[in-house]
Amino acid sequence: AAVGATVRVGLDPAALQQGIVDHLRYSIGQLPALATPAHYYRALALAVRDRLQDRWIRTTETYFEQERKLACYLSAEFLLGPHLANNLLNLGLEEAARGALAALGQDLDTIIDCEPEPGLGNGGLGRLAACYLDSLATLAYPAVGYGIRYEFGIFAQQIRDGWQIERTDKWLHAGNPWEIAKPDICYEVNWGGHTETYADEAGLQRVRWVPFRVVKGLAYDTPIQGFGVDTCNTLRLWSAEAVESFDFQAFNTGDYFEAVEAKLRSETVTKVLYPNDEPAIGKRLRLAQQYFFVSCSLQDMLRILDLAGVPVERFAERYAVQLNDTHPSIGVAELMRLLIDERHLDWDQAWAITVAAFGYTNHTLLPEALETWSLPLFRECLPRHLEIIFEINRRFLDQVRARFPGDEARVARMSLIGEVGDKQVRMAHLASVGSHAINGVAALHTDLLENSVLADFHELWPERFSNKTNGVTPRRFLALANPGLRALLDRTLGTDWLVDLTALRRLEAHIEDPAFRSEWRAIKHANKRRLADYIATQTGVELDPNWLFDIQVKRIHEYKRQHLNLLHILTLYRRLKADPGLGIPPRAFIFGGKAAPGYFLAKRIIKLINAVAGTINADPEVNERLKVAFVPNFNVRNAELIYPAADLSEQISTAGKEASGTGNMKFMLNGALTIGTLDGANVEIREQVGDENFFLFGLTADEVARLQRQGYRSADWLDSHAELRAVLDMIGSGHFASGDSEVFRPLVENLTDSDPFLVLADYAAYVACQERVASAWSDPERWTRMAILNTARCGRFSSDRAIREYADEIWGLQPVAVSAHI
Ligand SMILES: CCc1ccc([C@H](C)CC(=O)N[C@@H]2O[C@H](CO)[C@@H](O)[C@H](O)[C@H]2O)cc1
Repeated sequence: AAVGATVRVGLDPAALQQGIVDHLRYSIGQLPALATPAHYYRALALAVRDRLQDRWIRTTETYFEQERKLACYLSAEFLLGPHLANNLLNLGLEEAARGALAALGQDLDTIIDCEPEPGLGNGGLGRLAACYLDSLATLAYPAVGYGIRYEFGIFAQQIRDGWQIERTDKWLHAGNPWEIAKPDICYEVNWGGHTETYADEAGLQRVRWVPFRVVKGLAYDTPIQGFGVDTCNTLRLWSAEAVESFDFQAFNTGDYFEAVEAKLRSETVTKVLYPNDEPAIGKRLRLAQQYFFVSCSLQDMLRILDLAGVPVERFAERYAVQLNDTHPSIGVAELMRLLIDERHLDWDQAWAITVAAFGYTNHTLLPEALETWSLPLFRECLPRHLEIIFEINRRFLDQVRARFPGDEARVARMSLIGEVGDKQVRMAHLASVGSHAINGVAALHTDLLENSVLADFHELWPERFSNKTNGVTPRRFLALANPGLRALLDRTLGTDWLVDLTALRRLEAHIEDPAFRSEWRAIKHANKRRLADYIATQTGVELDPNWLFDIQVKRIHEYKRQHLNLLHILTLYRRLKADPGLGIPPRAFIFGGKAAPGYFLAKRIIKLINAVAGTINADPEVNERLKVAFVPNFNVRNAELIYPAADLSEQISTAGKEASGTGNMKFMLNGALTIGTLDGANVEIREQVGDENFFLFGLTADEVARLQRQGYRSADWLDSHAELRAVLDMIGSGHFASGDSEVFRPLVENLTDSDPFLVLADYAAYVACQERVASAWSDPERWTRMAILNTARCGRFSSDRAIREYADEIWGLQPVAVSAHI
């Protein structure tokens, strides 16, 4: 390549160094002498992006030239995490970057820490979408992610006096070198207004939507580079702006606010991510966000089809559109609108294309998380879509009546319109009727889906249902997060495990090698040291890496039962206070996770965790054996410090409530043992690793359902375990709140009165199981064997395996080899 080119694309330290220096001067305009790490971060990011560019363009060209089918992953959330280190890994540029920066007097790790994290998601669903993009590119599948470019992502969590405080996430304040604005790729999106029928030039009846408001959607593209391949796919995020961003007439009349009013109003559509995961929020802005990005995405797909000269009738041959939960499910009605009102296809043709193109993934069974929209709100915002949904429903219910004659109860249950109380549009029903494939995210979850929430649909269309157990990318969550273990695996197995995680099975041949086991422990110890240092800087809590690190990190939610974990800690605390000589192994209990700002009880749980931490950590009678820490602002960046440092992974949700979990897989990957219920993917983790390498406790999903059917009374369980009442009384007494017995009353009452997630019912089994953990921990060689087996047997939980299943069984997608000739 020409000399100039090497500065742009060379992968050697010298070329990269020159690339950094050039960007510092020509892109950032910073005098090297005054350049800060943040400037070097930006310069390196731009230099790395240069090295992605040829691959990016070549990938898009290849898909276009070869007229390949594309998977379009529609998600309201993409929890990508920091880009720099991940792109260096996937391009094999880490050492070159470290060398180039060192030559410029800079440290790579310091520079990496300068990147603001793109927190465009809440938790599991958003991170899964990000892992899937990494696997799609690494496996060379033609795919594009479509989502929303929120100006403000998930809030930054600060802990003040034990309470969660939300801070605005200004991730874009210094710009974003990983995105390229594409102002020429923009679409108009209608909102509100009314519809009217008219006769078109052929005299055919047509419907026109006369919107009340129109906003413009602009594309911002982010490269998604695969690991060890030239494939670089696109994540296209839409940002809203006014069609007319400055109304000069209003300005002339001196009404300055009016002049910018449209701009302000339009931009609010993509201003901020809704920080709720689970309870659905029927807010019109949320519906506007969902419709906005879906309409831009479908219009974009049709434009690309036109560019390729492919008739719209072949839409479903060229696009597999996956709905990441119901959040983008308005897409079913929007594609119908675009095909009928704008492309003038007839209903049946349009419907056949729509069903063939869409797939729907359900991520939760919690009734409060199933999205429904009130009819008046829906009619006011999307009048044309409501007409289309009514017509979809009419035809669908005819089908149901034909199949189940006279069963009007079933018709009412399955209708897209809920008639009980004020009428609602049921988005899970729209997604199910409009998709040829419906899947859950773990075997148990899919079973429950087929026998509960979507049972009627499963009975009608069993062929549409399949399970796609979640997965996680081993690139970010092992190779990047755990360099020590990565090096050991590379030395022991070679490097193919990174793209074929089942290769880790070969580790089992080394289990009986004491040197290997001690090296394994040394790596874990170093990771625990690293996390302890981080926690000390963030919280002031000093943790000893020789202790058992017992970790629960995930969104705070009653069904995830962080409060059950606390009841165990308080049981140990009371036992130690009663008998300071008690021979329990020293344990560090580490928590992390955000609570939805409006989730009262979840915020009390965070407060209680910090209150208990304050009391225990300051108590010399117990803090030689027990310590508690709450890691603030749990996100992808510090998750990479946390998963490799765990000895024990807490996956203790009420059976039947956690659809899958993915943190459980990331802990397993990094050699942590799991204590958990038979819920979500825990079931499959235990199947893979063997029940002797998994600490199981608690009621099964069937037992939970039976107990709830029989009318579960938590009070009956209070006396099932003497210590249980004691620890609840201790919480209620204000012991952890300098005598204030009010602050945690709602939590105690929630447990003693209703306990909707059966915390008290599982308490005894959990405490007993934790005693089994303690005795296993007291035998380090046994523990290390179990830890190695967890890593060795986690191959199934790679997002590569999951994506291959989607591609083969739902999308009909083939990989496309891309070579960028660089
Ligand atoms: C409308 C508010 C809202 C927002 C997000 C959600 C998500 C579905 C919640 C979520 O993240 N679910 C998690 O998805 C993961 C990926 O499949 C699973 O592993 C988790 O078990 C599930 O809780 C529901 C409702």
